[in-house]
Order: sequence, then structure tokens, then C-alpha cells
Amino acid sequence: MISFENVGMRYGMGGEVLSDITFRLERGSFHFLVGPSGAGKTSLLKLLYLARRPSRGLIHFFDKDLARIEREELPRLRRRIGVVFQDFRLLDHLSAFDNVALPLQIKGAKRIQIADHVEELLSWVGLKDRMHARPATLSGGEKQRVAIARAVINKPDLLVADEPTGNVDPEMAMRLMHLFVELNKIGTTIVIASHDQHLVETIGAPVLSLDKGNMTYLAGGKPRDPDPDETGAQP
Ligand SMILES: Nc1ncnc2c1ncn2[C@@H]1O[C@H](COP(=O)(O)OP(=O)(O)OP(=O)(O)O)[C@@H](O)[C@H]1O
Repeated sequence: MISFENVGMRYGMGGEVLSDITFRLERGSFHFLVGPSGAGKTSLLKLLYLARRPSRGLIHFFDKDLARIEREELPRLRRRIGVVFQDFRLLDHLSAFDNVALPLQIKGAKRIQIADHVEELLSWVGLKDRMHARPATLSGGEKQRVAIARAVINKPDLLVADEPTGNVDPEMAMRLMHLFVELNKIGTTIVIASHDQHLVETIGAPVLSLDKGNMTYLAGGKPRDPDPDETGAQP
């Protein structure tokens, strides 16, 4: 579904922050993206959610050559991608409920369906009581859960998440992973950047590993559905 061939990326006139990146994401696959701070994970995710274009190499996106995709076509493609940003990017003037409802409203869903669905999802991520709160009054972990709910509510074709469990406790991290695994089961292709080695090992999905802008290995594995009650504690 998505392939990178010798892709390089730089910011402005700076040096390459990604070099010769080659990999393939099959439709419905689930990968973790790991690597030390500054390795290029967020930069690679930006290419994946079409926020930036590569400075060299070939990217096929939803089986189309990215270089041939017209600028006007990009918003339509972006609507097929759910993104959990590292800094959440919630809309401050909207409640948690309205932030999560937004992708469904844009899609033209009926109000009653939106209400049921948003409530169900916010309850699942433990925010039933905080539904009407504005982002400014939410903790970091609460904001992160709103951001995740907003990214998954639409059942996107591709979900890209940057450290989506960085601000929550191990029990909630497992619960959120369960959400991603369930989404993956119904066909969403998933890429999650994470520093949490325990989580990566517990889920057991294949791993894309970056170091200083180079992809160092692609390890195998099959994502396992975590028990939402699992605490994530080390044995
Ligand atoms: N907007 C930018 N302009 C210029 N350089 C940038 C920009 N964003 C990131 N970089 C540089 O690109 C390199 C890769 O950064 P990136 O944020 O992709 O790494 P990362 O692996 O996601 O790091 P972390 O785990 O700390 O989030 C770093 O050297 C960083 O300084």
C-alpha cells in the first residue's frame, strides 16, 4: 500500500535527516517505529502523513506515485489518514467531545451516530467524565487520549501515531494498544513510533528501526491483542 525507495529528506538547506530509506507497508500491516531521540522518527512520520515531501527517492502512497499526485488531491488523501501528533494538536476552543467528533462531522455523519460513537470511544479511553472539558483543562495524558480518539474515530486507512502512550500509565497504554490492534484487525494499516520497549515487545509487531536517519533493520513478528486489563508491569 505504501512503499519508500531510497528516500531522503532534509529540512530547508540543512543536511539529510533521513537517508536511503527503503521499506514497504502492506495494507493492513502493523509496525512499530523505534530509534533514539533525533533518529528521524517524527520526520519519517511526517512523510507518511503527507505533511512533507521527500527531497529524493520514490514514495508510493495508496499505490500512487507521490510525485505525480496533484496538490489538490492531497486533502482527500489526508482524510484517509489518522494522525496522533506528539504534541496532540487539539483545537483549544472545542471540548474533548467536539474534537473527537470533528472527523465524523467533516465526513457528514448523522448527529445521533456521532454522539453515540464519540461517547463510546471517550468512555473506552476513560474520559466519559471529561467529555465536555476544553483541552486547556485536561492533563497531558487526558489530552493524549482525546488525540487518539480523534485519530481512530473515522477508522482511517492509515493510522500514524507519534509516541501515543508517552503520557499515560502502563495500564492505559495497554488499553490504547488494544484499540490500535482492534483497528488493525478491521483493516487499518498502522505505524506507531514508540520509545517504550516493553510495549513494543509485548505487542510483538514488526519493528522499523531508525538510527541517525538510516533504517537499520526490519524485524518480524505478529501483533498480539493485549489484554486491556494487562498492567504492562515487567514480569
Ligand atoms: N523542523 C525542523 N527543522 C530542522 N531540523 C529538524 C526539524 N525537525 C526535526 N529536525 C531535525 O531532524 C532530525 C530528526 O528529528 P526527528 O524529530 O525526526 O527525530 P525523532 O527520532 O522523532 O526524535 P524524538 O524521539 O526526540 O522525537 C534531528 O536532527 C532534528 O534536529
